[in-house]
Amino acid sequence: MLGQIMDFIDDRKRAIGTQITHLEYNEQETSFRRAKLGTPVSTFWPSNDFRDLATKPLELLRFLLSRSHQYKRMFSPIARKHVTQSEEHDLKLLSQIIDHIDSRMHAIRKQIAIIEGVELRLLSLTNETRRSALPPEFPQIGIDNEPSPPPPPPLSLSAENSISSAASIAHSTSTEVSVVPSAISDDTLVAPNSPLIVQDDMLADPVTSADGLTLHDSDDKLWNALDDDTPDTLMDPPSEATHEPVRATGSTSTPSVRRRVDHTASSYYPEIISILKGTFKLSHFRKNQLECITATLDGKDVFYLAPTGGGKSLCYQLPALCSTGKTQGTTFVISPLLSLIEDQVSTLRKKGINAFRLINTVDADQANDAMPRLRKGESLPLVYTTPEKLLGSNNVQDIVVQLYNQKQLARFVVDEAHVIGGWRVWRESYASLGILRKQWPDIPIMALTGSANMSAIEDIKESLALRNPVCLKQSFNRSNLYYKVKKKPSQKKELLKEIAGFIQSHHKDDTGIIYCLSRDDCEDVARRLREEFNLSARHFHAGMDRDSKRINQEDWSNGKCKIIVATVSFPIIVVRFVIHATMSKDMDGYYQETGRAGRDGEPSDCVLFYAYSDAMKIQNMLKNPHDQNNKPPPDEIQRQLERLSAVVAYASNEGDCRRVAILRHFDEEFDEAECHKSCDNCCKPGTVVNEDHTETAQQAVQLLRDMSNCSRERGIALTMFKDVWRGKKGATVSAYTGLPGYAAASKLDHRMIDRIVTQLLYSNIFTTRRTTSGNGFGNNYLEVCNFSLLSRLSD
Ligand SMILES: Nc1ncnc2c1ncn2[C@@H]1O[C@H](COP(=O)(O)OP(=O)(O)OP(=O)(O)O)[C@@H](O)[C@H]1O
Repeated sequence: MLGQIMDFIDDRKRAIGTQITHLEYNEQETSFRRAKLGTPVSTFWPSNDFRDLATKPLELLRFLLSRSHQYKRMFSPIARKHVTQSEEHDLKLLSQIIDHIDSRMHAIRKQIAIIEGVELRLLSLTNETRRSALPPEFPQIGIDNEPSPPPPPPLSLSAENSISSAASIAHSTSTEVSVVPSAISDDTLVAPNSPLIVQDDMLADPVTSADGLTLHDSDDKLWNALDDDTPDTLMDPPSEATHEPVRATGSTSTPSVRRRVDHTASSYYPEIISILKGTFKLSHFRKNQLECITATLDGKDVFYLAPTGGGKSLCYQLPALCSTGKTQGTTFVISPLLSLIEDQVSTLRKKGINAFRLINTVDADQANDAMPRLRKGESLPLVYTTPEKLLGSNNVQDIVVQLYNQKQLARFVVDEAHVIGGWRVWRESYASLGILRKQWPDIPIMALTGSANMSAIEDIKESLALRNPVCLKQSFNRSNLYYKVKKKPSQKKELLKEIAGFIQSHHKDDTGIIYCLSRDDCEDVARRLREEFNLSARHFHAGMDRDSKRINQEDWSNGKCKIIVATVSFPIIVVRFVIHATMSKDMDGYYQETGRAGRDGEPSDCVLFYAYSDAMKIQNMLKNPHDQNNKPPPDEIQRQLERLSAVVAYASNEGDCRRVAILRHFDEEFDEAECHKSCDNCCKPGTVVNEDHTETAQQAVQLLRDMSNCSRERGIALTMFKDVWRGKKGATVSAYTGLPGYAAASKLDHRMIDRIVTQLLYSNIFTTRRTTSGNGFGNNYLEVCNFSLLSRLSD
C-alpha cells in the first residue's frame, strides 16, 4: 500500500516541487494562488485500507515509517501555510496527501507496537483485576479503532525549510552560488530531530557518572539576561477538558495567543515557591519555568523548549515533589541516555531529593534502584527510566497499572523529546511513546527538548498525542557566545598548532572542550596537546574503560586537566571555550555542543575549524556506515546529507551573521544588529557584496561533463577538475587543455572556486564516487550527478 502512495507521490512530486518553488519565489504575491501545476491533476487516489501492513516484517515496517516521515516532512510546511486556500486545487491535494500519510503512519506505528509486543504485553496484564484498573478508553488492537488524524494546523512560512525536493535544489542552484550564500541555509536546512547524542553513548555505558565532571554552574547571570530580552511566553489556549479524545496535530491547531497569566496567584504557588527555595535553594524562576510547573500541576500537557542549560530539569523535578496538583504520586522521567539518568539521579540524591532509576544496571550499588521499592509499595516521587524499560518490561507495566489504580501516577516526562521522529525511528521505543496517551489518557505528559524547529515540534506533539499542550518556548540566542569559523589546516600538525596557540593566547587557564570526529582522533589530539604543547588535555569518549574514565574525571575534578578532547558523548560541564576540530554532522549537534560553553553566562568562545574534506569524510561515513546491517534507508541517508549540508553552508558562509544562521535553523528570526559583533562575520570590516555566480556554475558543470567524456582515467579527481578549471599548465592536465571550459575560472579567487564546487556538490548537481584501488586505497571522483539540473541551470 505504501508503494501505492509512494508511486502516487513520486508521480506528483516533481509537479508539486515545481509548485512549491514557484510559491517560494512568489510568496509575497497573491497571484501564486492561480499558479498551475505543469501536469494534470490525477483523479487516482489510494485508499486508507492498510491491511497490507499486517503481513509485513518489523524491519520493513520501520523502513516504511521512516519513508512516510520523510514525505511528510517534505510536504507539511508548505501545506500548513496554504491548505486553507481551498480554491487552489493542488494545495488541497497536497493536504490530502499529508492526511493520507498521517493515517498510514498511525497504522504503521500501531503494527510495529503490535509486533514488538508492547501492546500485547500490556494486554496480557489485563486479566480481570487489571482490566478494571485500566481507564475505560483503553484501546483495543485494531486499526479500525484508530481515530483519523485531523488536518495539520496552519503554521508560519518559517517552517518551510525542510523542503528538499529537486525543485528546491534547482532554486538554490540559481541563487545560492554567490559570495554571500545566505539563501543556501534557507533552503538546505532540514528539520532536525537529529541524534544529539551519539549512538556510542546509548545504553553502552550504564555505569558512568558525570559527578566528578560537573562544575559549579550558577547560570543566573546568563538566564537573567535572557529573561530580559526573550519574547513573551507563547501559550496555546489551555483547555479545561482533560478527557477529550486524543487528537494529533489537530489539537494544536488553535492559533497561539499571547497572554500574561499571573501564576503566582495559582493555588499551587505557595508550595512551589517553598520547594524552590527550601529544597532547590534557588531564589527565583527562570523564564517559563513557573508556567511549566503550574501547567503540569494543573494536569495539562506541556511542551517545553529551552536552549541547552536553560533549566528544563527543574520543570519536572520540582512538581514531582509537590503534594498539591491535580495528579499525585510518581513522576516517570523517560530519558534516552543511561549516563544522563545516572547523572541526574546522583545529583538529585546529593541534594536530598528522593530520585530513583529504573534501568537495567550492572552496578552493584542498588541504593538508587526504584524496582525493589516500588514492588514493596513505597511511594517514590521521581523515577528515571528509559523508554525500553517503561514500555518493554512486564514488571514495570504491572507497577504502572498498580500506581494508576491507586491514583499514584502523577505524570510522564519525555526528556530529549527531539529523539522522536528521527530515523532509527530511532529508538523504536521513543516512537512508541504515543502509547502512553492511549493507555493513560488522563495522565499529563510533559515533553522537553533543547532542540527543535517548527516541524520537529509538530512531530513531537503529534507522536506523543499531546492534548492542547501548553507550549513554552524560549529564544535560542546565546548572547554570551562568540562564534568563529576558521579554515582548517590540511596538516594535523598545523591544526594542533593553531588550537594550542588559540588556547594559550585566549584561554590560558580556562577550561574547554575540543570536539573530534572519532575516538582515535580524540585520543591522538589529547596526547599531542599534552606532549607537544604542554597543555593539560585528556580524552573522553564512550569507548573508554571504566578506570580510564575515572582517572580522567578525577584529573578534571582536581584541576589537573583543563581541556577535554571528546566525541559528542561528553557529560555536561561548564567551559569557557568549545573548539570543533572537526565540524558537527548537523546544526543541532553544533548548537548543542557549542552550548556547553558559557553556561554560567560569562563570555565564551566557540571556534569551528572547517575543511571541506571533513564534510566529505562525514558524507562517506553516512553513505557507507561501518554497520552495514543497520544502514539507514536511502531517504534517511539523503536527509542526513542535507543536514550536513546545512553545516557546510553555515561554515562556508563568510558574509552573514553566524547568529542569524544558527537561530534561523530553529525558525527564529534574529536581527543581526543584535549580534553586537559577537561573531567573526559581523566583525569583518567593509560591506557585503552579493554576486550571482550561476553562469560560472553552469560552466563548471559543462566542463566536468566534457572532462568525463574525454577522460580515459577511472574518474575525475576533485583536484584535477579544479586545476583544469583554473587553467593550470603541465602534463597532468594536458588531456583537457583543448576543452572550452579549460581555464574558464582563471580569474576567480581559489576560495570562490572552492565555494562554487562545494555548492554544486551540496546542491546534488555534482557528486563524488568513491572507488577502492587494488592496493586498498580509496579515491573520490567527481561526477555530474543530475543532468536534468544542468538543463534547468541553462534555462
Ligand atoms: N531558576 C533557576 N535559578 C538558578 N539556576 C537554575 C534555575 N533553574 C535551573 N538552574 C540551574 O541551571 C543549570 C542547568 O539546568 P538543567 O540541567 O536543568 O538545564 P537543561 O535545560 O536541562 O540543559 P540541557 O539541555 O543541557 O540538559 C543547573 O545547574 C540548574 O541547577
